[in-house]
Amino acid sequence: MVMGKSDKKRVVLKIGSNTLTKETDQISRGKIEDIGRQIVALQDSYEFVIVSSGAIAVAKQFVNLESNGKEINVKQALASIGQPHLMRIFQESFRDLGLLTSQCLLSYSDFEREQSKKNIVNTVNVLVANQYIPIINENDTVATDEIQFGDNDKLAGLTAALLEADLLVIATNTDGICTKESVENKTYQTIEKVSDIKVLESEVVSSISSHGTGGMKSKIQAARIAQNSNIETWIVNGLKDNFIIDAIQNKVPFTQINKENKEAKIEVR
Ligand SMILES: Nc1ncnc2c1ncn2[C@@H]1O[C@H](COP(=O)(O)OP(=O)(O)O)[C@@H](O)[C@H]1O
Ligand SMILES: N[C@@H](CCC(=O)OP(=O)(O)O)C(=O)O
Repeated sequence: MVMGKSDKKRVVLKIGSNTLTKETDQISRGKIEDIGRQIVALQDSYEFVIVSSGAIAVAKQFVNLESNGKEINVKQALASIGQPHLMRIFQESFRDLGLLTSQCLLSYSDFEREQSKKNIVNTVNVLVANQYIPIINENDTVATDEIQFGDNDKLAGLTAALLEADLLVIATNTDGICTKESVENKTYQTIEKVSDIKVLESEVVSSISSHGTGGMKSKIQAARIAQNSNIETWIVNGLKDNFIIDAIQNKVPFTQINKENKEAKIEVR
């Protein structure tokens, strides 16, 4: 096993259940392959750490639920059932593209203890140095913060900060954060560049999508955590094919939250 950090740009990519299911009731292998193909195309200059939700969504494909599955302990059990399936799908799809995968299950409290933080950094650095893509999810058996309150957005923000990422990319089901007015009248105008996160908070609409839990609010929280560690955040539309590369090449609308909070200015497209 090789050790040490490379000079590639480190990207923490957060993929929500909505992106992974393409807003259906099934995990989309096509979407996982789309992500894998982009990682392959970018791997000379970028290294990826993935924060992936989807364990609960996958489990629902295998389990007959008597209730609506909204109780916390049922969600925890579903996450436990779904997680190995989720990893299997990632492993199979990525292996076909020549990519290696590994699993890390973390919880918020791990980010509060110095020793656990060191252990996370050391593990991930060895994995990445050896071309393994760490796939992180919350350890839903021991902690319920994410499935109860937010989604994996905050976990992704904390991960990006801890791993000293160069960029946090949050994939969701809209073209980034849109102006409140445009969401309400369904014309969807993306707020393209922001430095002052407070400006974004007033644009959030209370709705969330079918599988989602945190809505835009938790993505803004994640961006704040990243900005406090001098990391840029992009909120992109993961439902579209090639969404990472298209964002890098500025071919699609997305929201870029600058690493420095210099001015209270927004740009809209
Ligand atoms: N200003 C906004 N711009 C875009 N989407 C918004 C905005 N405010 C709230 N939303 C909602 O946030 C949703 C995305 O969050 P969420 O449902 O948690 O998805 P994910 O599974 O990707 O985390 C959008 O589908 C939309 O309904
Ligand atoms: N850990 C859970 C996260 C649940 C969740 O709702 O997350 P998200 O899809 O990011 O809104 C899972 O894998 O299902």
